Amino acid sequence: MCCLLLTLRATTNHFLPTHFLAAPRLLTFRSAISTLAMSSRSNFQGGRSRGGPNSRGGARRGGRGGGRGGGGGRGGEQRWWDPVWRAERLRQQAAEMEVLDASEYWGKMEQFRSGAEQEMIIRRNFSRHDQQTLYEMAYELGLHFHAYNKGKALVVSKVPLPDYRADLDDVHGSTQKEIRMSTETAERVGSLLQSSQGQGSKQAFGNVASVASGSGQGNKLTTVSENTTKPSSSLEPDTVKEKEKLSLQLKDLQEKMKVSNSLKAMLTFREKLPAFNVKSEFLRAVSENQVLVVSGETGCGKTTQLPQFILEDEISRLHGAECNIICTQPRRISAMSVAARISSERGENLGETVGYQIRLESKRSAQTRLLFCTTGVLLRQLVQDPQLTGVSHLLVDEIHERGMNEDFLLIILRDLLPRRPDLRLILMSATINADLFSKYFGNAPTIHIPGLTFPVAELFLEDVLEKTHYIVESESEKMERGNSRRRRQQDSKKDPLTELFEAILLSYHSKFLTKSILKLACKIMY
Ligand SMILES: Nc1ncnc2c1ncn2[C@@H]1O[C@H](COP(=O)(O)OP(=O)(O)OP(=O)(O)O)[C@@H](O)[C@H]1O
Repeated sequence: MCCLLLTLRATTNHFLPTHFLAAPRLLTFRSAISTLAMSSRSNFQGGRSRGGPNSRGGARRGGRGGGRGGGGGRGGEQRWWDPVWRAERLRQQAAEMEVLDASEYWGKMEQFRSGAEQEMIIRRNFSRHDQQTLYEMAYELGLHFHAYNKGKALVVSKVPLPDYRADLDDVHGSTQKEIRMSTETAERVGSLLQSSQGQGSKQAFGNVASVASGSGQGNKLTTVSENTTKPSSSLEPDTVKEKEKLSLQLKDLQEKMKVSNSLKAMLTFREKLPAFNVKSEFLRAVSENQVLVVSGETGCGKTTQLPQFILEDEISRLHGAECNIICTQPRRISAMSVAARISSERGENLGETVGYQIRLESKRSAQTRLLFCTTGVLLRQLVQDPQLTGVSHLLVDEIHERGMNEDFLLIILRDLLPRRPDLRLILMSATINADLFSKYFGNAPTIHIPGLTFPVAELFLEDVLEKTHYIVESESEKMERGNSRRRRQQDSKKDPLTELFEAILLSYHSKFLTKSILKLACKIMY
């Protein structure tokens, strides 16, 4: 069981909340389906012109698979070239196939068409003929159909479907895998989850993983799996209540930290940063606009304060469990150091509410609400999840550093915004070019944060020297000091001839310097 838990935990080390912890109800428990069965069929789309399961493309691919002995069985057992083995295997495949109950699926599809769900995923081991029947049913009802993952995932959708879905590709696609287990194992996992949730609630940040992930991408999907053994109710937590509870916990903790003595000095420091003066204006602009451009001088507190303002505001408005803030940095080192700095400003350990994720390394946990990552990591995530599901605020820092990744990211984000009206995008830049970015995002409002200013007093040089007790060295003294150091370093290497040559050179050089200084002094005096 220990091993099993480790496996489950590994799946959570992902950019966004995983399905498993997010929504345990999405787990489907079913008997294993042979990968062999669909190995020689093509994927096909719900449009007659694209060909059905019996299309020639499928036949060709099947033929190739057979030729190289692939597509069936694993571990080097395939012998498709052997007619006896092949005949036996085909017979087994036919026996493993399930039989489609057409009237049942008519009902399901009609129900789906009138419901609110966007797509229905059917994970059944149907023959190509049955898949063709499903495709025709969908077509009749004006729905789209596509078989993915060699026919192991059949999707009926209200919108056109792409040719490839990483989330349904077991081998090369998403690292989020469906977990299959027996009823007994499912029950044991369920009770363990329940007990760990109980423990978590006693801790400051308990249960964030499951609650936060509840807003994950699984919400729109309906998984149909009749062979499934229903998970126990312990795997279906009341996410609304959990969220409320967690938000309250986060708020309590934040209030406690604010008044703690250890953070008072830090708070005073933060309040002196120019960013603090625009806090309320910034938060109002974020809530009223989908895109906001913030420009500011170096050191005004853009990077460390603005994401933190959003986090604090969300937590204090009891939205802590739902918010998921991401801030991109152009470099790995800044992603790590800013996350560490903010954690210490909040009096937490790195990886709790604030974390980072860079290539090959991350410091984050299920309770992380503010994540710093490199632009590259975010682009990679966009490949897997083009909607950035579950992300509530996205801050792109240092946008004036025009790199290929950064520009490409802005292009993608501009396209994404209409599809995610709830997403808030905050672009942070130095003072240069802020207007350019504002224009690119349809004249998005801008906020400027002035730099830090210090009191200035004018003094004459001699007063400064007197006040600082600075002793002015002559050039020859400096030279002598430098030479003696160098001499000490080189002593071991010297020969008599070099020593003589250096002595002559030094005497000539110091004479020359002294003369120049005297000349300059005369010029200044007269
Ligand atoms: N790791 C740190 N240790 C100590 N102080 C820090 C640290 N990081 C930031 N600060 C302080 O916080 C202030 C604000 O830093 P921040 O990085 O937020 O500024 P910024 O406006 O984003 O600047 P830049 O445009 O250069 O990134 C800095 O002036 C500095 O005094």
